[in-house]
Amino acid sequence: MEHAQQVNPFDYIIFGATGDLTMRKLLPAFYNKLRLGQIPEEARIIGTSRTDLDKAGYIERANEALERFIPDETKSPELIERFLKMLNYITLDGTKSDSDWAGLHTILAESPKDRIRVFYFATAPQLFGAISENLSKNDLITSHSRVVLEKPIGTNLDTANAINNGVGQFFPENQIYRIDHYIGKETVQNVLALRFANPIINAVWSSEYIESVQITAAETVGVEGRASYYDTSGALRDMIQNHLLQVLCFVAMEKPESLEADTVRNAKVAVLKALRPITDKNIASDTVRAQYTAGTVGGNNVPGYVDELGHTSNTETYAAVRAWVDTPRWKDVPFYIRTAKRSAEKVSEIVIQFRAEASTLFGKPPASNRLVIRIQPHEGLDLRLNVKNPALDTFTLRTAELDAPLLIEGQPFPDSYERLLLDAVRGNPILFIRRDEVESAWRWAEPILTGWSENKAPMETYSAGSHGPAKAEAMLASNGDKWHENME
Ligand SMILES: NC(=O)C1=CN([C@@H]2O[C@H](COP(=O)(O)OP(=O)(O)OC[C@H]3O[C@@H](n4cnc5c(N)ncnc54)[C@H](OP(=O)(O)O)[C@@H]3O)[C@@H](O)[C@H]2O)C=CC1
Ligand SMILES: O=C1O[C@H](COP(=O)(O)O)[C@@H](O)[C@H](O)[C@H]1O
Repeated sequence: MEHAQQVNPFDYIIFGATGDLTMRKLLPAFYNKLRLGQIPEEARIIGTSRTDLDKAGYIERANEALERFIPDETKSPELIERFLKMLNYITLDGTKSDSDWAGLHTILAESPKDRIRVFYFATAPQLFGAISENLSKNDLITSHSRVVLEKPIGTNLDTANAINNGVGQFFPENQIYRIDHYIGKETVQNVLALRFANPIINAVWSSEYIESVQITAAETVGVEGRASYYDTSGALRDMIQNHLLQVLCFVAMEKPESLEADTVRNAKVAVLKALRPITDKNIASDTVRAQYTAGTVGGNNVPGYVDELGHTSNTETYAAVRAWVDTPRWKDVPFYIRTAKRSAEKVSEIVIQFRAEASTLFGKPPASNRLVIRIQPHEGLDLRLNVKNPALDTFTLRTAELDAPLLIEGQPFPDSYERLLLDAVRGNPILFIRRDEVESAWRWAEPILTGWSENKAPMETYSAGSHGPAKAEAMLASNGDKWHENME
């Protein structure tokens, strides 16, 4: 029962409480957990940012955000009122030692000494070290504290190390929770259930039966209001180095011996370390980068990336990589990873392409088996099977799709932040990223970024509203493969 999962009372202190992430994702996620009975009445959420607001002013902003971002079916005025009572706010510049730390101290001192304290850093990551230092200097880090770090953890290995060292001086690794909202998605967590709770899946989960794996995260939106961040990041840093490599880890990891956090994270690190390096020799053939040009998305004409920015740019809005996991299980199985802005459709999915049966009793089958794990939207599974064609008095085959929705009728699917926010309170880091995962991911991704910056793979273009550049099609075609597109 949901109520049984109620967490202990907590104080959540959000740095960046007036920002987009807090308003659009964090507050609605907390609200839903309160609705589900998982948050006790004594719990408090204390927002901080430099914006000069009092408690009432912040509550007003939070109320507007809830009105806007919670779905109508879960909106209840009484519950919103209860939720808003949990909120407090203090104006604070997290990077300045002479800011109002005493004020934060006073608010936190109202709670029992052993109250769980979670600091959530929803600000630019360059500030994380300074905020941690000020928390430490002001004696705000207790043995019951944890810190949640938002992405991106660096733009390369060096900057990631700088951020991790900055925070690590004041918080031990076991108190650091690096969040990746893709692992917060039910459908990504479900990959573990699918693989390790179903012998019929587990038994065929290797190169003996699997020919290739595709991992896609495509979006119809452009860079929206985040151009200044995105143009310094690009698709590989924004989505592949973190979210999609995490998804790949779930698909490719060996079975962990338990669900103990470090056992699972060790299994992920082993995958990241087994990723074959992309070098100058294969960067042009195994990676594709591209920028969208003007086109039509959902019936609307949209400008190209550089027109949206108003200046030229060498930043990719599309990235695709043919990756290899050099373990016996995945020998010779390509993992095709891609992500795009301004794509034809919003879809995140994993496609497991099984090997073809060369010949059956009935001759060559019309298609080989394929499992599509729909991360979003239409969360669910699609399994393509060969079956007998009932229209014919012969053993002629046709294909059929078994469609298993993961949504439960009448039950809203949890947003990706919901479990993660409370797992930090529970002190369960299983779905958070350990430092060595960040480092291994950068060790694989950075040579691609370096090669691209040296023009070792050309910048391609694709029309907004298309599925991506022709070169990405060609990359798969060279293995006899084809991207899975839902719209075809
Ligand atoms: N928005 C999203 O969907 C996602 C965001 N993220 C990450 O979350 C973080 C926040 O993103 P987002 O909310 O979009 O960013 P915003 O720019 O919307 O918000 C930044 C927040 O940080 C506060 N802030 C800035 N400087 C300081 C400071 N010195 N001390 C205290 N607070 C400060 C700002 O308030 P003020 O200026 O008043 O101080 C504001 O509340 C980033 O790391 C981003 O990469 C990750 C995934 C998705
Ligand atoms: O972290 C990010 O993720 C979003 C996509 O998330 P999704 O849950 O909607 O698939 C992406 O738009 C953003 O650029 C990136 O920073």
